[in-house]
Amino acid sequence: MPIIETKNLNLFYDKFHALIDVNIAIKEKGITAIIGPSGCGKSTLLRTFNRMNDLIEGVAMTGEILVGSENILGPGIDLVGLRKKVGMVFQRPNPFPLTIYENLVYGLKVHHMITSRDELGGLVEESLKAVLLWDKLKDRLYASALSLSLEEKQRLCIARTLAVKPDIILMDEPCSALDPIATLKIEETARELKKDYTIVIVTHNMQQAARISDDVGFMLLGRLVEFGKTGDVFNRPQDKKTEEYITGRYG
Ligand SMILES: Nc1ncnc2c1ncn2[C@@H]1O[C@H](COP(=O)(O)OP(=O)(O)OP(=O)(O)O)[C@@H](O)[C@H]1O
Repeated sequence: MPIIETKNLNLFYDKFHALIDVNIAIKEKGITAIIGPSGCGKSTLLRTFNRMNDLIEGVAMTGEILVGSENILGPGIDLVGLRKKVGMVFQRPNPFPLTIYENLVYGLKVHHMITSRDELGGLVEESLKAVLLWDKLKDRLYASALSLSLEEKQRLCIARTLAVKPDIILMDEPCSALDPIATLKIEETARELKKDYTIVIVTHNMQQAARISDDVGFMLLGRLVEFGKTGDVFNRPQDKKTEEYITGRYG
């Protein structure tokens, strides 16, 4: 059973029809990548999965988005609870101007998950281990998060998302501000995390999608043109437009 499934999902920014009849089924655990040219709707689709688009004025949606078995477009949805379950990592690392420790326990306070000091310490350790930063930062937990390198900041942001125990992590071009070596480290982190979490990543970098994803969706002008196992989509695309895009002949 998919962990996220959209049924005839349409999204409008006022009159602009940004997502058109999108039907996608994302498997639990593993990495699903969304690729496509600039402006095709990748980030818009990703942001529907935890209803981050609601923060933009003039957005309207039709259709269904099932997360687990719940239609998150239905009435009475607990958005705070949804965003705890479906965490998000952005393009530019955005740690709070607080200590590393405070960044990691921040979400626990917001979600009233505060436990004992020992338990908080345990969660901090667990989250930093998951992003392979524990050994490096365990003696610097009270240093400012702003003193970290860009790549460490991004891994800290991933750890901050993990601390509140999500099921799904949305990543919107998480490496676009990083150099190639830092990019590979984030990819290594994502590969580790996919054992325990479902990751949906938007990337304009096709090599990255090919390297790390299990499934991939190709979008064009608001539509999901093709979706399938990464090896199949890259090696045997069914749609001519997908083929043109992945062979660099698009446009
Ligand atoms: N807040 C907004 N208001 C109006 N239109 C928007 C808004 N955000 C995005 N759009 C439009 O929706 C379309 C899809 O944008 P989106 O950012 O989802 O595409 P994308 O594939 O992620 O692009 P990129 O790779 O450049 O980030 C674009 O035409 C964009 O101009």
